[in-house]
Amino acid sequence: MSYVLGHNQYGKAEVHVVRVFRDDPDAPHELVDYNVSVSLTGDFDDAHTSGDQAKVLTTDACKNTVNAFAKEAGDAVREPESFAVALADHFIEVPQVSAARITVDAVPWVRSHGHAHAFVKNGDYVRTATVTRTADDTSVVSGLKELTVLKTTDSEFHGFYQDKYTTLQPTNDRIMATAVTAQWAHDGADIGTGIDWGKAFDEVLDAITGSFAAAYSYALQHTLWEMGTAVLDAVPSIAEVRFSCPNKHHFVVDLSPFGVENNCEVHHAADRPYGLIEATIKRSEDVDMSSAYDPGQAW
Ligand SMILES: O=c1[nH]c(=O)c2[nH]c(=O)[nH]c2[nH]1
Repeated sequence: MSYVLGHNQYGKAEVHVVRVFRDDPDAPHELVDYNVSVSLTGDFDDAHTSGDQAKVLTTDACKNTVNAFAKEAGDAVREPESFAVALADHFIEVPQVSAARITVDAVPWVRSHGHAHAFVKNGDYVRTATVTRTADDTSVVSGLKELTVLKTTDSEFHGFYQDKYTTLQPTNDRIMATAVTAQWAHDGADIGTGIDWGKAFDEVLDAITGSFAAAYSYALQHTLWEMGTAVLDAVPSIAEVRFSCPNKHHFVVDLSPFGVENNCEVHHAADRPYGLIEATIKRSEDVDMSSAYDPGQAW
C-alpha cells in the first residue's frame, strides 16, 4: 500500500506577546497586544512519514522568534501587518520552508484619561492580519472580527423563495444585528510601495460601520454587498474583501396574549441557531486572492 501525505503545515499557535514602547523616559508609554500564530509549509514529509525531524524548526523556536522580534523588529512591531511581514521574511529564509504564514490578532488598547501609562481595552473588535510569504511573493490580508453592530430599523426581509417548510413571515421593519468578521486582501503591487496599515484599517472600519448604518437593507446579504463596495471605494489598495456575518436574530415578542401592543419594541435576542451569511466582494472578475488565505480556514 502506498499512501500519500497531503497538505501539511505546522508552527506555534497563539503566542500572546505584549510589547511596551518606553524608550523615551519623558514620553507616554505605548503598547501593542498581539496573539501571533506561525505556520510553516515546506519539505517536512520525513517528519511525518519516517519520523526524521532533521528539517523541523521547532515550534518552540517559532515562539522564541516571535518574542525576540517584538523587540528586534523595531518600528515594524507597531502594526500587525508589518510585524507579520518581518516574521514571514525571517522564516522564509529557513531553507526547507517554502511558505510561511503569520497570523496576528491584535487587541486594541486605548489610553485611559490621557494617562501616560494606563490603558483601557477596547472590546469593540479584534484587528487581524495574515501574511503569507513564499520565495518570491508576499500577500497581506488585513481584517477584523467580533465587530458587533445593530440597527433598529431600515431593514426589511421579504419576497423570499417559499417551499413547504417555509414559515418565516415577511417583514418591512426589523432589527438587523451581526458580528462582523471581515478580511481584506491588499493588491500585491501596492504592498511593496509601503501601505500605511493603520490608516487603511481606520478607513475600512469607518467604511464598514458607516455603510452598515447608512444603507437601507433588504437582507443581510444586501448589507454585505453595501459594506464590501464601501470598503473597495475607501481604500484603493484593497483587491477584495471577505465577510462572514452571523445574522443575530431579534424576534419581536408576541405580547397580544397580555393585551399589549408591540410595535417592534420588545424583542427576544436569540442566541442560536443563527443565519450565517458570507460573501466576497472583488474589485474585478480577475481578482483571485485564494492563496493569501489559510487553506485550513473554514471560509
Ligand atoms: O437577511 C436575511 N437573510 C436571509 O437569508 C434570511 N433567512 C432568514 O430566515 N432570515 C434572513 N435574513
